[in-house]
Amino acid sequence: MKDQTVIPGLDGVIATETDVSYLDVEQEEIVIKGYDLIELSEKITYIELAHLLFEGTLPNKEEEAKFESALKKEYALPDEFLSIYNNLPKDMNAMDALRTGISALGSFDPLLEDRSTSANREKSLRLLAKIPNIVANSYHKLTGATPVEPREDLPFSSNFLYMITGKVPTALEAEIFDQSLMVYSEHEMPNSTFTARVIASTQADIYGAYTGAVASLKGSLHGGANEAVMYLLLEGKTVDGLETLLFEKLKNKERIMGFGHRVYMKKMDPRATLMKKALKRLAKDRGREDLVEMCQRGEDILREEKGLYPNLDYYAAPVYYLLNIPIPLYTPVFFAARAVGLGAHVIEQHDNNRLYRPRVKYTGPRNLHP
Ligand SMILES: CC(=O)SCCNC(=O)CCNC(=O)[C@H](O)C(C)(C)COP(=O)(O)OP(=O)(O)OC[C@H]1O[C@@H](n2cnc3c(N)ncnc32)[C@H](O)[C@@H]1OP(=O)(O)O
Ligand SMILES: O=C([O-])CC(=O)C(=O)O
Repeated sequence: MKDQTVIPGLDGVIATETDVSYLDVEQEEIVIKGYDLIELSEKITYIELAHLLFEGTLPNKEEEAKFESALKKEYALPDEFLSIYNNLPKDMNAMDALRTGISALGSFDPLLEDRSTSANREKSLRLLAKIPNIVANSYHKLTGATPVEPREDLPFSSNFLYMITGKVPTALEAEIFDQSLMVYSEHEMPNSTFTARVIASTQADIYGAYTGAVASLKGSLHGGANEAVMYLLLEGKTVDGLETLLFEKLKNKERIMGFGHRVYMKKMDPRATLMKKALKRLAKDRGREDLVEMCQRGEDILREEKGLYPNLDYYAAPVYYLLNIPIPLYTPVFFAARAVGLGAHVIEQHDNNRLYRPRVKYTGPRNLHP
């Protein structure tokens, strides 16, 4: 092999062609099937975005109703499904509970081994419908609370928040939660999507691809950061407390969760700007403007001291806090939102597959003998 150049972390490497999405950093645009994600998030609903990612077009009213009704028919989990959590440790991580749930769900799907486009679409829809149920109710089951049955009379995202909190969200809560699902829905080739595509490229099934993606997203350098951000804000308690804490962490050369991004490193993540606006609205409604002030101070410190900017997780965390979502569910909710992007990617991978199998630059010894 001639070229032995190693690109650590595959930084900047073009891994595949895709028509799902693209981060245009120069134009500050997250392109989803030709549309700008931020504009979509301000103008449409998560269900319409899901239709765009699965079917390739924004739906008209009739198509949207049909799509949402098909999803609602798939809300229910198989009978006794939640009993799988009876024999697992009650304090298991919620992402591990989700990973186990998605893995188990695959065995109930009659189309598990069918990789055709239509079967993959059907399975993606089932996953999109059932993952919120697994997220909310594996948590209730493990924490000893009563599972909350999905409600078909509520819109998709209101039902999701309802299953988590047990309360029907207000119009403002529903709107902001729906917007958060949109900004989390798809983001080109993050580690979790790459993981899913690598798994799918062996012709493994879609449930296996999603299961691997959950494992990837759990990590603190990826989705797990939203939970870490909230623990940081709670530890800081006040604007001054957060300032002291951040300077201490920076002095100790610790990474500050919710800042920096492989693609946007020296710019603010456009999704964070949108969630910051949402936070301001929600904080005003709740009389929690102190949370906005804290986040702003943190943002200023990281920019001034490190030239680092917030990523989506930094502003999604306090939004989820004010929506009364338990902190251990922040990353599972992120995954549930990402189910649409993952579906689109796995379908594309199976439809136009080449096995992922890179090479290495070997640095170990040679010519040893036993
Ligand atoms: C929705 C999402 O998943 S967004 C990502 C969520 N993850 C986080 O918020 C975790 C915190 N952020 C990070 O760890 C990083 O910014 C990452 C992992 C997201 C991207 O990192 P990479 O592209 O691999 O860059 P890398 O880790 O090499 O960092 C480059 C430099 O910036 C510094 N840096 C990057 N992010 C941070 C941070 N959050 N806090 C402190 N320093 C940081 C690194 O220490 C490094 O400095 P050095 O060159 O002096 O050693
Ligand atoms: O793009 C990335 O590397 C991580 C990220 O922001 C996401 O998955 O939403």
